[in-house]
This record gives sequence, C-alpha cells and structure tokens, in this order.
Amino acid sequence: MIELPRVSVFRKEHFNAAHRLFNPNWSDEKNQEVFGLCNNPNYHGHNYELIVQITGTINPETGYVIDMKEVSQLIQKEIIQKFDHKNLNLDVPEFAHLNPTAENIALIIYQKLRTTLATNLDLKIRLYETERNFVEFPAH
Ligand SMILES: Nc1nc2c(c(=O)[nH]1)N=C([C@H](O)[C@H](O)COP(=O)(O)OP(=O)(O)OP(=O)(O)O)CN2
Ligand SMILES: [Zn+2]
Repeated sequence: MIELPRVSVFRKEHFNAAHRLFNPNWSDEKNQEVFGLCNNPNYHGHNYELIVQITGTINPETGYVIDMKEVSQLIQKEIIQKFDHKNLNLDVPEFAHLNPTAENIALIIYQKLRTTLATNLDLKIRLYETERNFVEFPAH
C-alpha cells in the first residue's frame, strides 16, 4: 500500500503567567539553593511562547492536515483562557501539587490538547519560557 506523505502544521500562541518554582517537601534553604530567584515567594512572571505542532496526512478534499482556525480555537479554549494572566501555582489546578517548570507546563499542555485531537494526528509541544530557554514534549 502507498504511504501518504505526512506534513506538520504549526500554530504559535502566547500567554503571560506568573509562577514560583519550589518543592514543598524541602526547606526554604534547599529551595533557595536549587531554584534561586525562581523561588521568590511573591512569584515572578514570563511571556510564554507556545508552538503547537500537529502532524498528519493531507485531506485531499480540503488540502489541509487540519484547519488552522480549528487549532487556534482549540488552543484558546484549552490553554490560553486557562493560563493567560494567571498565577500558575494558585489559579491552575494542575499545578496545585506540580512544580510549574517549563517541562511540566509543556506536559500539561500536551495532555490537555491530546484528549481533544483526533487520534490519527500526532502532537508536539514546544514552549519558550524565555527567548533562550525552551522545552519540547514529546522529546522524540
Ligand atoms: N530545566 C529548567 N530550568 C529552569 C526552568 C525550567 O522551567 N526548567 N525555569 C527557570 C525559571 O523559571 C527562571 O525564571 C528562568 O528565567 P531566567 O533565569 O530569567 O531566564 P534566562 O535563562 O533566559 O535568563 P538569563 O538572562 O539567560 O539568565 C530556571 N531554570
Ligand atoms: Zn520562572
């Protein structure tokens, strides 16, 4: 059987959010030693850049892998409305007991989007916490 070519489409979004990195099982000293400025008890913020990559075959009728409008609306509903201008530790239930590192934020974003995407589409998340620091999930 001929394999149809697979194509990736990308949608870029952004959100602003505050967070504090710490481990509640550690002393203040240990948290300060490991997380430094990111452990500020009064929180600090980032302008997160989110890139959602969706991979699949091209629908011959539309020429689309998936309608970008659909992708945009999905990210808005599942991520931006819940994360933008929020304190991730306090306002987002998923981080009540999970350190909101870039790695964990990417993982939560993946899980939220994965449940709403068709199973024949592959998903990858790239999240920029700063211009120089970014993570990807899944790794491969
Ligand atoms: N593996 C990770 N390391 C770090 C994370 C993370 O999520 N995963 N997060 C942080 C902090 O959130 C910190 O606030 C990052 O900001 P900052 O140090 O300002 O970022 P830069 O490295 O881009 O700034 P420089 O000016 O280059 O120091 C830390 N580590
Ligand atoms: Zn930070």
